[in-house]
Amino acid sequence: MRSLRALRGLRAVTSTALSEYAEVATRSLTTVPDLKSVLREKIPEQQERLKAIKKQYGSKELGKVTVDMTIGGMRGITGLLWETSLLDPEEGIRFRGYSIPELQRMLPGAKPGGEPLPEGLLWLLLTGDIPSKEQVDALSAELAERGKNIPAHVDTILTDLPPGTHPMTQFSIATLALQPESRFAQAYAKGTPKKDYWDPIYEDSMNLIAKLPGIAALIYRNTYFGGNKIPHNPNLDWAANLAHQMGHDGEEVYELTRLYQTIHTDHEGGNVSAHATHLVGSALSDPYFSFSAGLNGLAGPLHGLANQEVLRWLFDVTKKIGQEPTKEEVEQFVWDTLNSGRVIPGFGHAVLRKTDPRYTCQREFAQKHLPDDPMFRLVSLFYEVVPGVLLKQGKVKNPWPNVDAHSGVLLQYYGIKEENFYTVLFGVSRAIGVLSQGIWSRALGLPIERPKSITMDALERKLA
Ligand SMILES: CC(=O)SCCNC(=O)CCNC(=O)[C@H](O)C(C)(C)COP(=O)(O)OP(=O)(O)OC[C@H]1O[C@@H](n2cnc3c(N)ncnc32)[C@H](O)[C@@H]1OP(=O)(O)O
Ligand SMILES: O=C([O-])CC(=O)C(=O)O
Repeated sequence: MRSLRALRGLRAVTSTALSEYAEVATRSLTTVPDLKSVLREKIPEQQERLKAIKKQYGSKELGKVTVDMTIGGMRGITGLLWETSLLDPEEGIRFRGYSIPELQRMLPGAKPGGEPLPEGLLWLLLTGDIPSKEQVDALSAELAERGKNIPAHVDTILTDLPPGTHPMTQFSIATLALQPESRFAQAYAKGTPKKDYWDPIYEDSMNLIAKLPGIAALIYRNTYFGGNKIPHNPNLDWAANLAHQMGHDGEEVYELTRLYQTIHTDHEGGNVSAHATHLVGSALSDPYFSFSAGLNGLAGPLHGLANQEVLRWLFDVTKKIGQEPTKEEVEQFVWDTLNSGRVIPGFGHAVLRKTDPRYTCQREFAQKHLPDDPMFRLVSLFYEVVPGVLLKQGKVKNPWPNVDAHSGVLLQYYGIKEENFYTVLFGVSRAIGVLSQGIWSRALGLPIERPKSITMDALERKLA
């Protein structure tokens, strides 16, 4: 039933009786229209739609820009077109209109009722359709094939870096080291016309996404296991292959990896990693350049690196006041952190004004699989205490936890203890969102990004 509903969304199927199609699809994977074919069919319609929006609404206002907004990191300015997801401050993220709980029900899992396979989310972000299990399995197989070999020079470059190089530095460098493979750079150099850009951008994006589990595992095994590598397993799905090549096997850790890799993919267009990828891509830098730029932004402690910071902070608590602190001790610890001029990692958000649904679904995973874990209990205690303290302090616009407040504790439980590595896992997932949008940005022919800036002198002259 689920696969029939999903197939219904495919334009390629419209001329074929659904029951007949479903039967053929279950007989042979090769008859399922592949992701690129489905996407190719959708592009002209969306190009026309954008043209019509420009024609009809091009001169309408979306809001005003105040000096506070200009000084305050452009907060509240709607200045980007981003198709793959939309963030509601109260409700949280929706991917192509679907909330996380909806996707946990609707996207195919490795087994019925399991966590969504990130390949399914990739399909959804690119096409707007919920894929069938057959389509997801075919995409898994395609990614496994595209990702099975990491060029040897990437390992050489990484192992030549000084010991102690942060895994995010390695990740950004490894991504750039793949850039010579760019099909888009080659196609552009040959004079490919603008209308065809999306095709080599698609190829680069899929090749890069496919290779990321191998790259991340390479960094992990080089950094923490003396370079003792574990080969790619062509029979595993994309996320399970990531855990497997890192050396963490078992159905539960695979399920966590599938969930983690699904929920971190996309958070509309204005967050630092998405915006950086989009900005650099708008200059027609290829996906390797643009995603590497996004990773450099994700590596900041106010953005993706906060998951590493949360873990360190939790360890700090346990070192100072033990594994089972009281509410009062935690409250004091939070005040001490604030009074020392630091932020509480994992809390607050630039747009969200409620608990992040990505936090909630990780909490539900923990309640199901590790309800008695002491670190989970500690995280839950912080959930009870921190918002009240932040509200009392009166500075933050959102006192609630974000995605980064929870992820590290789950990873710790399954033996992924190296917190410096956590942002790499975030980055692997983020590729799915930002590169999907990158394909659409080129398909829609979006222009180079170039907002206007202003000096204080000019501001005073203009407004005095
Ligand atoms: C995947 C992600 O990127 S999710 C975010 C991950 N980052 C973190 O968890 C780091 C902690 N959180 C923060 O630093 C912030 O909440 C951010 C960066 C996420 C958002 O920043 P903003 O949009 O500027 O938040 P907001 O408007 O609420 O900030 C107002 C004030 O409260 C402070 N504040 C915001 N969050 C916190 C926090 N968690 N702890 C202490 N102070 C905070 C800000 O630093 C700012 O102080 P200032 O006026 O002295 O400059
Ligand atoms: O939306 C943001 O600014 C930060 C965030 O949660 C993300 O990028 O996942």
